Order: sequence, then C-alpha cells, then structure tokens
Amino acid sequence: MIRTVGASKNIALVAHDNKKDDILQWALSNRHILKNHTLLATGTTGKLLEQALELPVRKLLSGPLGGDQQIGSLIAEGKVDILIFFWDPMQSQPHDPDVKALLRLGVVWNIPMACDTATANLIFSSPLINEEYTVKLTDYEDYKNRVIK
Ligand SMILES: O=C(CO)COP(=O)(O)O
Repeated sequence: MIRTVGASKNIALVAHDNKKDDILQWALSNRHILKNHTLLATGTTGKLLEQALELPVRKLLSGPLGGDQQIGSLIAEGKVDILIFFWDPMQSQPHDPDVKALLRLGVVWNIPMACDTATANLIFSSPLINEEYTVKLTDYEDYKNRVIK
C-alpha cells in the first residue's frame, strides 16, 4: 500500500519528563520548519511546546493517561507523518507498555521516527520535509492473506 504524504505534514511530538528540555530546545531551533506543519503532542509536552513556540499544538491526553495510545491510534489511521519521541532510556515509566506500543506502531506504519536530536535533525534537514512524497506502508493485503483467515 502506498500513501501520499503532503508537503504540510502531521508531526507528533512526545517527550518524557527528563527529555522535555531537550525537545523544547530542539523545537525552538526548528520553529521555522515546524510552523509549516500541523503539530500534535501528548498533553504536557504539547502544553510546553505551545507556550515556547507560540504555535498551535493539538494536545492529546498526557502520556501515562493514554496520550501515547492516542498517537498510536492516529498513526494506524494514517494521520501522523513524522514522530519525534524523545523517550527516556534512564528512567522506567509506569506506562512502559504504551511507550513500546507507540514505538512499535511507528515501525509498523513506516513513519519517520526520531528518538534523539541527532535523528530529528537529520529528518528535518531532508529536502522532503516541506515536499510531497509517497511512502510504502506495510503490505497488509499480504499480511491479511497469510494471517487473517
Ligand atoms: O509520557 C509521555 C510519553 O510516554 C509524555 O506525556 P506528557 O507529554 O503528557 O508528559
């Protein structure tokens, strides 16, 4: 299955508490790009980003209350084009299953996904960041034929 990703993209932003400063700093230095796109985020991350960037951010629930799951659901519906998820490798999270599920769905749906500033910078320096492109999604027809009877 091929999906066309528009020039203006839906970008999901998520950061654990110890990574919130990192995502704010990263977002501020990429504000000139972020302003061309539609932003969504888990609750607290979204509130902080909206204040710092002075750009509208669609705020979902806070991560531990289901925000990661909401973003995962939007990924499965084809409504997220890029995921910036600065998760914390040094602290366990009460909602770790949700964190894993979100990371898993990003891969299932072949979403460009950055878990650190280096990767986020590479994605944002792509010539495609403000261009339309197509992406091949997991071949669900094949999967359905093999697995779902
Ligand atoms: O916990 C999170 C991601 O797993 C982030 O949630 P908040 O943005 O609400 O802090």
